[in-house]
Amino acid sequence: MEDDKYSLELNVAVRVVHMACSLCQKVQKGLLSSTSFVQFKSKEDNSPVTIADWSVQAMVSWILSEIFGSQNISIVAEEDVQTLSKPESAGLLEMVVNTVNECLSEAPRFGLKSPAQALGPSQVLEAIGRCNAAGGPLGKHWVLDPIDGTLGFLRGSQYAIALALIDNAEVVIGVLGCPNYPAKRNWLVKHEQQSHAVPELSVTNPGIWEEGCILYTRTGSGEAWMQPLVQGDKKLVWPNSARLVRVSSIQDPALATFCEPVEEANSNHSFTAGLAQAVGLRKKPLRVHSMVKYAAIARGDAEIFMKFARAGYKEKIWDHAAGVLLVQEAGGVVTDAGGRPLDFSKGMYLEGLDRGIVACSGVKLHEKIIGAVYASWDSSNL
Ligand SMILES: Nc1ncnc2c1ncn2[C@@H]1O[C@H](COP(=O)(O)OS(=O)(=O)O)[C@@H](OP(=O)(O)O)[C@H]1O
Ligand SMILES: [Mg+2]
Repeated sequence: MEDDKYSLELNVAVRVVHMACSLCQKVQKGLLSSTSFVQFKSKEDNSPVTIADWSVQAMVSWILSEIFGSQNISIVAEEDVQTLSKPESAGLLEMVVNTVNECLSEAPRFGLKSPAQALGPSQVLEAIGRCNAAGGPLGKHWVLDPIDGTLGFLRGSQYAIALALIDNAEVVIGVLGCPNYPAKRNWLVKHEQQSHAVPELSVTNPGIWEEGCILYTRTGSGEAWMQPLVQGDKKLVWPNSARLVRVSSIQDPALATFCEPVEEANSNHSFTAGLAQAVGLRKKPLRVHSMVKYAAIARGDAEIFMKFARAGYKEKIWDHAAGVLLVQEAGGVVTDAGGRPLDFSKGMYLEGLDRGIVACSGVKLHEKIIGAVYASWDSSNL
């Protein structure tokens, strides 16, 4: 691949994810210091959505459209515009518009351009609504999860901003913003081990997770990079102390750490406990919200990520695209539970996914897990 292929896209994607992280940190501080619940609603599937989800989607959509042209661009993203367009949501919409404008006014700090005038409500709704592309096998599609792990975001815990570019069904760029995941080596594992002693992010202890990180990669590069977030009013000066990250070299299951979703509703914890026992994993699972689990594998903080959703649940491409490429380019392996690559060619869902998702730091661990799935599936109730 030519060295500069997708380099403009990657550069813009990293900058806009930095902006999104800054936006989310501000909203999260507001959420945590307020008893008001007006800032979030429940979606039809009962999952939460906050003003930060809509604001990030509007802001990223506006920036990408300005740079690549709103006519040429296809964006597949999680949030729709229905709830926010209703007359009874006028208050929410106003908060979103203010949040978007506040964030866009800071674009120059991140090397991007602000709008000449503040955006109005209709422009913000249009920017959110423009992200309703269907994806598919042909052409370029941006894939955005404005806040992955919204539950983690509301709990003051881990969440991620995920932006990927798919070109002819191949994920070619992956960027993950992890505002509560410090760049320090092994932070997540240490933190979880001491979690009974370390309070969660709270009004009384707002600084505990202040320094997050951004991970990014390009297909075929064999490299994944990490930058710290830009603190306070500082400017993003490229490459912003970027350093290479790499998957862990641990191959012995007894020493390996495995991650999985926090919520039992999102992944079957007893099935993964059975797999863990079958392959000889000894450590307790590291339960973490959001695609930060993929970041943990790519950074070498953990060796295995497994997710087995209930039968009938269809995984969405925005929950995986950026994380999958990061793990692969950092040296790891990601497949479905049948050992096949994930298929990003079928629109917004990972159609045809076999049972679950298994991401590992290396092929040996991966083979063991897939083998254990085959050995134990028929006796499971899944
Ligand atoms: N029922 C069910 N089964 C499986 N997966 C589901 C389900 N419902 C939701 N989701 C998707 O899971 C995303 C959150 O995944 P996490 O790994 O963060 O889960 S957890 O919060 O740690 O339990 C979450 O992403 P966000 O909505 O962006 O937070 C969902 O897309
Ligand atoms: Mg998500």
